[in-house]
Amino acid sequence: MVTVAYQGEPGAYSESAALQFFSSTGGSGGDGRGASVPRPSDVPHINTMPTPSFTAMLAALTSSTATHAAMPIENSLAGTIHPNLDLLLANPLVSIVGETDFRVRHCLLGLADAPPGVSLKRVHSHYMALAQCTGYLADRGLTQVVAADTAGAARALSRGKLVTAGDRGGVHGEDAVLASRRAGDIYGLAVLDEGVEDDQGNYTRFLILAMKRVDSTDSADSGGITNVPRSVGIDGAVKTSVAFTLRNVAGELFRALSVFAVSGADLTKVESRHVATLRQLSEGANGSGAAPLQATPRGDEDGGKGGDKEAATSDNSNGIGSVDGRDVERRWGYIFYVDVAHEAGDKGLQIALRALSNAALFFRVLGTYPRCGP
Ligand SMILES: O=C(O)C(=O)Cc1ccccc1
Repeated sequence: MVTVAYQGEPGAYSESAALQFFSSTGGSGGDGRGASVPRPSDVPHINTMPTPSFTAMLAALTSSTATHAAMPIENSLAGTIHPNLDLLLANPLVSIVGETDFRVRHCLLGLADAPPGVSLKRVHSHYMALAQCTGYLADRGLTQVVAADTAGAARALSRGKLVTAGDRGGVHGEDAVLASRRAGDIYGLAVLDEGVEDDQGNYTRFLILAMKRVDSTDSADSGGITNVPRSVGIDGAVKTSVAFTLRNVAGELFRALSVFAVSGADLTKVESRHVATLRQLSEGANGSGAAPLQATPRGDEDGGKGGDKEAATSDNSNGIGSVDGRDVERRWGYIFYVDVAHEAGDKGLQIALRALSNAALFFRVLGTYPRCGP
């Protein structure tokens, strides 16, 4: 039995994405394009577990309360969700085991018993949903109100618990939410409009996460560099995600990326991320309780050939935890995230990753997993 934790309430897009991934259409890495959104009853072997935050979601995973987690990582309109990249890095025992592209189709949901004559004033939702419908809302003069998640906003509206609604001082019927049709069904709301996103190619890419297996011995797709989970049964089209930091010397990024060019790898995503944020995470400064930024323990799983590589602490110019007097460099240090599409077992890529891990100050394979789409 699989238990998938997600951020939000029942009916959230993250829950739908988890169901899509583990249903027969999406679980094998299909992109779910055009497929109808499965309901929990369509996927009886899956338990979905709502959690109030991404930190709580990862805690469910690391405490083994959940076997998997579904985490949005980027949206075709709004771009990368950087804090979720940070969380991934701050949890070194968590690995990416899958991905799914989820077509996000927003409904404008309102109270079924809204009195006639009361016109809509405010629309509540997750900030990403609001961002994806900005034009629609602006055209109608509707005020945006940010909520923790789409389904939570739908539930709150249905119970008269929205901050500006019902018994909280607003006029009954002035508030609506952006959420899925499924959330509308669950919370008994009326679908006032459907497909209200500004771009009809609105996809969110979700990562499916699991704990690394302690007995991992086979890092075939990453060249034995780190203890990525044994890629049981994965073959064909896969993706490998890595994170690394480099010395701050001329040409270093060019040289780092050139290993992929030489191996003919197809980079599907390259992100740089400010390191200070990671340092905050590593120090627990955000109160998230996230683990410090550290390498996965180097076991014998890779035969002593590599392992995650911790950033140096006192003599590097990159920045994670560097010494006093190097503050400027430290402030502007960056971590790079790269996704590579390749065939499972690609020897050229293994060589490339090994070269990169040797050059990098910090290097971690975040996972090798069946790829969604071409
Ligand atoms: O709030 C939700 O339902 C989520 O799962 C987050 C989200 C919001 C908008 C688009 C994709 C994911």
